[in-house]
Amino acid sequence: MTYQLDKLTVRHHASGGGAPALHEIDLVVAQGEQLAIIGPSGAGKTTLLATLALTQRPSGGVFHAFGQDPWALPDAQRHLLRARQCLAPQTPPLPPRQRVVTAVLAARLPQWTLWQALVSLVKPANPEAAYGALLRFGLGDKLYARVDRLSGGERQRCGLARLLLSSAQAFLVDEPLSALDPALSQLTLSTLQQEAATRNATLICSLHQVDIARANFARIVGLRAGRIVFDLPREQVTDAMIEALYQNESVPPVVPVLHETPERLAVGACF
Ligand SMILES: Nc1ncnc2c1ncn2[C@@H]1O[C@H](COP(=O)(O)OP(=O)(O)OP(=O)(O)O)[C@@H](O)[C@H]1O
Repeated sequence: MTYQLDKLTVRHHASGGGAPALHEIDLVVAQGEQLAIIGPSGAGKTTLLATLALTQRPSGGVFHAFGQDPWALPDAQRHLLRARQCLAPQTPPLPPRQRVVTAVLAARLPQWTLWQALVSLVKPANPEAAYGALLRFGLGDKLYARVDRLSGGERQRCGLARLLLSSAQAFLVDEPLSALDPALSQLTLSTLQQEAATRNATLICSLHQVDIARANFARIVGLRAGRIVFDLPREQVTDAMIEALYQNESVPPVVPVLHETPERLAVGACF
């Protein structure tokens, strides 16, 4: 079992006495399982992934990761548990002036001594491994590019390439396709799913693209307002459920407010 959540509640400190970001969530995820989390903006997808990754402490309920209660462990042991999973945030925190090769190899930091880490900053320890990971995300030509010269989508895939170099047994991936075109989206998702299947890692992926989630994941979890609305095999997720999940989430049309008549605008534009 990778994760077991029983009535788990999570509250962000900054929210004060406001509603919890996650409210009494029940979730069981087996080792090697792959599932997509969908739901409207603010539903709690990122908070759930951060909680699973042990970067967000729950405020109530039961949480086990790899059979242990991480928040009952001493810091050092919790750190070891954290290293068994890899969280890929939507915007990867990559140092802007770093070379891509160094940024990707940083996934190996938990396995290195301090000395190995320092040496790798000057002379990358295993550029072939970084190249192999980048190639699988269509970024083979960016090995020695500077991170701040990558496009948003390239940076996102660079962050995902780190997952391949980690020794994680659980991949927690937050909106990996948000900056990618359809062809790259499919390549990216296939790479993640193949890698997870090959090493029997658990893959939990939050997605805004509902169709892609339904086409690629056997299990779909719908989150709304911090609660699990459904947790079902994809065949049982109906269009009506999806509609209800996103109800009232459409952006209202923008009605332009004209402060000037067209004639006055035209005159103003000439001066
Ligand atoms: N650091 C924070 N401090 C206070 N409240 C937060 C914080 N992060 C998130 N929240 C709140 O928690 C709730 C869940 O946010 P979360 O980012 O988990 O949603 P999400 O489903 O990932 O949204 P999106 O799809 O827009 O990324 C929201 O109401 C949000 O405003």
